[in-house]
Amino acid sequence: MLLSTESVEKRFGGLVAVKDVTLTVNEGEIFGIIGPNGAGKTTFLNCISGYYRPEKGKITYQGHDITGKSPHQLSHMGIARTFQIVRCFPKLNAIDNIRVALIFGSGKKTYNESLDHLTRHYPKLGEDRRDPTIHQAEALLDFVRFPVSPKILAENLNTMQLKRLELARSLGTNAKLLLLDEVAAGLTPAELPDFIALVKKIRDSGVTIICIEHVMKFIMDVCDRIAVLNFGDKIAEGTTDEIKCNPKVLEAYLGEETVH
Ligand SMILES: Nc1ncnc2c1ncn2[C@@H]1O[C@H](COP(=O)(O)OP(=O)(O)OP(=O)(O)O)[C@@H](O)[C@H]1O
Repeated sequence: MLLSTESVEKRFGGLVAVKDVTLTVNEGEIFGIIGPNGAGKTTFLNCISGYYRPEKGKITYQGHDITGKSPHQLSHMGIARTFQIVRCFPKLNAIDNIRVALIFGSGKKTYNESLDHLTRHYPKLGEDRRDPTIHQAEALLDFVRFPVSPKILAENLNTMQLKRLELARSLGTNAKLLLLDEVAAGLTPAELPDFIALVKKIRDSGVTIICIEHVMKFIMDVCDRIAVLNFGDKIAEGTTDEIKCNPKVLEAYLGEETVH
């Protein structure tokens, strides 16, 4: 087991967004979290990644109680999170975006501090090919099969390119557990198979993955196991095949959705 949550609860005023959620994620698996809009998926992911502190419950990662730790503390413990709207430095090129992540991964407190460090202390792309962060960033871009020049500013990338860049950045922080927030959203059906292959390749490289997602083809293709939330409750947990025919899940969520 890599991560477990025990009776995790998160409230917003009177609203209980996540209720008593207990689950375990095993090392090396791709674990999906699905459910209707407002079910509590993002809130739950935010509890795991340190953006929210749960009011109740406990989160354990690699045997350590991580409940209430900050995102940057968790990031240095190997937990990385992507966002549905990709967050990168728009005025930096792809390679420098990854170099910032590499510098952050090597111990800086925040991404902004890492950016400052890159600007002050590291050679610019093209100035000094011996700088190891350039080589590492190039290798990560190769790994995610980044399809355009690494010198393109992030603000000029399309959704699919940005998502690949974000995955490379997450890997640059030396992630052992990657939390993907609707990573397939905005991709065209033609782009999906390659992206699914990439997520599996990341898992095969030794990174455990938790993803929340509405794109059913993605979920059913990549996940080993799935938990289903509904109004903050976990109503089911199981393999993709078990979830596809679980009556509670069909009633609450999958109903009319195409799951094949
Ligand atoms: N910051 C917040 N303040 C108040 N209520 C919130 C906040 N964030 C989420 N909620 C509420 O908590 C509940 C769970 O929301 P959450 O975004 O976690 O659901 P979700 O399953 O991720 O939904 P979606 O699939 O639409 O992204 C919803 O009722 C939502 O309105």
